[in-house]
Amino acid sequence: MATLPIIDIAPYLAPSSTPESRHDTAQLLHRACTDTGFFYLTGHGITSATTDRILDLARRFFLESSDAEKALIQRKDAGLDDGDGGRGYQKIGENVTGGRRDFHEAVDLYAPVQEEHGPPYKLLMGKNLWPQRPQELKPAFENYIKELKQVGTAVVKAMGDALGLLATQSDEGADVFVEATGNSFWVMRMIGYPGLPGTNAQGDLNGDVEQFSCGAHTDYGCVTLLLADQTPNSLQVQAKSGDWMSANPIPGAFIVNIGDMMERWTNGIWKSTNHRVIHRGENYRVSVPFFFEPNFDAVVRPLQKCVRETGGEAKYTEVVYGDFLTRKIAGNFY
Ligand SMILES: O=C(O)CCC(=O)C(=O)O
Ligand SMILES: [Fe+2]
Repeated sequence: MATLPIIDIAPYLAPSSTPESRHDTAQLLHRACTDTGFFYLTGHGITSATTDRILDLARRFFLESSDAEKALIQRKDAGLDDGDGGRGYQKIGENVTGGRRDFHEAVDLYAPVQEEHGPPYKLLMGKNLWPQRPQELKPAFENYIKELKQVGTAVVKAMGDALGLLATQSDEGADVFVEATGNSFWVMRMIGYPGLPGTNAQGDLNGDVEQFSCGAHTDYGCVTLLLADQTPNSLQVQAKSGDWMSANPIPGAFIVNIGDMMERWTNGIWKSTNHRVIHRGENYRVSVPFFFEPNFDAVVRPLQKCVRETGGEAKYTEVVYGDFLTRKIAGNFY
């Protein structure tokens, strides 16, 4: 069965690495982003002690908290203009993808806002609603987010090289993605998936499915660093042929995919790939994706070099990331 490529990002994290080793990583990354938009990331330097603990804390929150405790951090369904609607706990079925209710519960945490924006951005403002129990969850996640931001920066640095952008100080230079994510409006999501009701059979990967654990979608921003427990055959990635393939976890590796902003920047040379979750097992699956995204006010438009390489015409308009995200998140709930 086809499997995703493996990218070792260590050369972009080690100060002493050689230009050749970085070049090799960038080349492999370019191929992975062009072919599938999904890959495994190794050499990221985050220990499995850390990732095991993160998964364990998220699992404990979902399985050990009472409904009343979860309700304490329930996302406020305040409507689009009243604020704080994006952050916090969401019950099973509250998230909607492609018009259908997803079969998962989740907690969304966002980058703290430095400057409160009014409507229509209120949805993404306010304070994070952290689980009170387990008590160690918040500090562990805060440390983990710090580490992930470094990994995300290394990946987008490699992406600039992968595209062959020149080392100039311009918004079209090799560091364009590093700069546009320097104040990343990141999202950290904890997701709990009970097995889908009904049959436990895995069935045909490409057959009809009535209910999804998480419906097919692309991610919105730059780079998603997904940590998932070892449950096999649940996350599925759509190949260019249209067929779905399982992206099974590999111990110690993140599953990484690129989002809509990378597709826009590259004028479609790289695609943000459709993926979905169908979890039919008896166990309770936990995943913790970290979305390393552009700055809230980052302006994203196709890079000239990429436009030239794709026939000379921009296929995407310019967007401000915060605007794009607000529309997307509103669509997930309303
Ligand atoms: O749980 C997973 O494996 C993936 C979740 C996902 O695609 C998302 O939250 O965007
Ligand atoms: Fe996703």
